[in-house]
Amino acid sequence: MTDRLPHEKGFHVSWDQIHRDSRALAWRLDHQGPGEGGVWTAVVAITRGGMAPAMILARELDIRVVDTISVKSYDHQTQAEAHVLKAPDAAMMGDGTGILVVDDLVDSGKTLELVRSLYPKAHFATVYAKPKGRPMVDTYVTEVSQDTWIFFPWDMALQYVEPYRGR
Ligand SMILES: O=P(O)(O)OC[C@H]1O[C@H](OP(=O)(O)OP(=O)(O)O)[C@H](O)[C@@H]1O
Ligand code: HPA
Ligand SMILES: [Mg+2]
Repeated sequence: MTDRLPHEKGFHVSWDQIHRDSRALAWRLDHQGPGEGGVWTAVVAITRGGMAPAMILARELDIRVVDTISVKSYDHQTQAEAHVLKAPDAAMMGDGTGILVVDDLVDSGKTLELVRSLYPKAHFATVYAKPKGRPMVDTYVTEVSQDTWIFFPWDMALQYVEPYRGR
């Protein structure tokens, strides 16, 4: 269909769902780090969408060192050039070895491409992935089609809808 807005093919994710999926992501990453016993040094959330998954992941994997990188690539649903607004601690990051970089999703892959270029040895994890961006992510949980818009619970609210026969 060509007369459909991007958000009309929607994948609506509840708080419960993102919690479960973020936990599943954490379990996949357990003991996979380069440190002794497969530990990870730190979690770095790509703000803002990566912060909720990163918190859940850090809790599951018992990682207390959490930092952020702020990358902005979209105005609403329109993509612009990705740029870094705030970098994580440089001494902690190094080349990224042992660092888990977490985001809610990878779409075109532009955001992760930028972060990867800065920290090539980091491990990149997202909860959801679209096919175009998949080569940029090392570990993810669920794939959705490229023409699906993922709606996260922090962008939604419960609201009244007309009954089907009332329209
Ligand atoms: O793979 P890409 O095409 O780069 O898109 C994915 C990125 O876009 C969204 O963030 P956004 O820049 O909208 O900022 P936000 O997390 O603050 O909402 C999303 O949270 C990812 O970080
Ligand atoms: O499908 C999406 N949903 C929410 N934010 C996004 N940023 C890029 N793609 C998406
Ligand atoms: Mg984001």
